[in-house]
Amino acid sequence: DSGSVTASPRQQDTEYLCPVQIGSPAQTLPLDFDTGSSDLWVFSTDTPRSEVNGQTVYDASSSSSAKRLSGATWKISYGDGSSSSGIVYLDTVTVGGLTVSRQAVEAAKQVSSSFSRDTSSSGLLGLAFSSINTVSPNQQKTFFDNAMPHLDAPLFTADLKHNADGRYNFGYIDKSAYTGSISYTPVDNSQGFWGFTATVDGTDVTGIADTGTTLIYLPDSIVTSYYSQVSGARYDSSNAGYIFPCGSSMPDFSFNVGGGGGGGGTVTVPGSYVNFAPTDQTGQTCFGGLQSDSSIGISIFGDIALKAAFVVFDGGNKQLGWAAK
Ligand SMILES: O=C(Cc1ccccc1)Nn1cnc2ccccc21
Repeated sequence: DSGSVTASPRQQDTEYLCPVQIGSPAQTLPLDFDTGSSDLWVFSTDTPRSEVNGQTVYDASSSSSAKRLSGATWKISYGDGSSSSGIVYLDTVTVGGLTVSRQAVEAAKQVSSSFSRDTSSSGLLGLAFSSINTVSPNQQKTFFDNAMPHLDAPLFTADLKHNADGRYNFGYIDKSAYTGSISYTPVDNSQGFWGFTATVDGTDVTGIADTGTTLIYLPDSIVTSYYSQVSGARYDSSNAGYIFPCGSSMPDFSFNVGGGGGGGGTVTVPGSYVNFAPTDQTGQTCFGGLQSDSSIGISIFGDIALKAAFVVFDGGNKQLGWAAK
């Protein structure tokens, strides 16, 4: 089996949403595919009306294939402080033509304000490792884990784009989607994430490939050195990050992966991607797409980095492949 689904950017690439079919007859919800978490959760008829703000909701009672997972609950919080929790159904889930029949669909009974405010997203589809799925008492598998045994190849690929529709493919590598060769590097999934080591200016950086995080968060030394090249750039505590004049031409940001025998491959994030967004309506000052990881405790290669590459998330061999495009 295989699947292929469009990933549409929202609000300056802050997130990418994909249409997912749930239940019988199919209910299509736009979900944020997130390689940084492992719960598939949705706004539902169980979500308080006061917390629903235009989102499409899942109604288990109108799905003939939905079965309540008796006694199961879930509760998740993300690094940015957002959170949600609720109950669990098993139902049929289809992504880009790829169907999993008994997928844990986590219906929200509570969502935090940032999710309520995000009117375009009906929830998340976790693509990290099932070891960090939050369903209790019986942990559940991710869509990818459930699908993997049926896939032509035990992998999925992420091809996110700047201000344009990209694609997630499951079970195959589309050779027309990238240029040159794919450089592979081992994955450390001990924390449940797609952890890997890259080299930036000769310094090894261990971080995670996280489609659910908008920006890149790296060690202070690397970030300070990058912004030292931009006149007027500074760390601004009120914005909690590096800012600079919006007219600045930003240097490209490159990192190397798979440095082994073959010398590995270089991913180059265009400077224009690092000029992320204005900090206010005047458009004078802009917020950087590369920020320090010191308040997070982990380095994150988020969408700003991922959209500069074609990325293979290889669950069979536990490796990450990176290619230019
Ligand atoms: O939570 C994080 C990482 C993060 C971002 C900013 C500061 C500290 C940590 N990303 N993320 C990954 N999946 C997510 C889903 C929702 C919200 C954030 C999500």
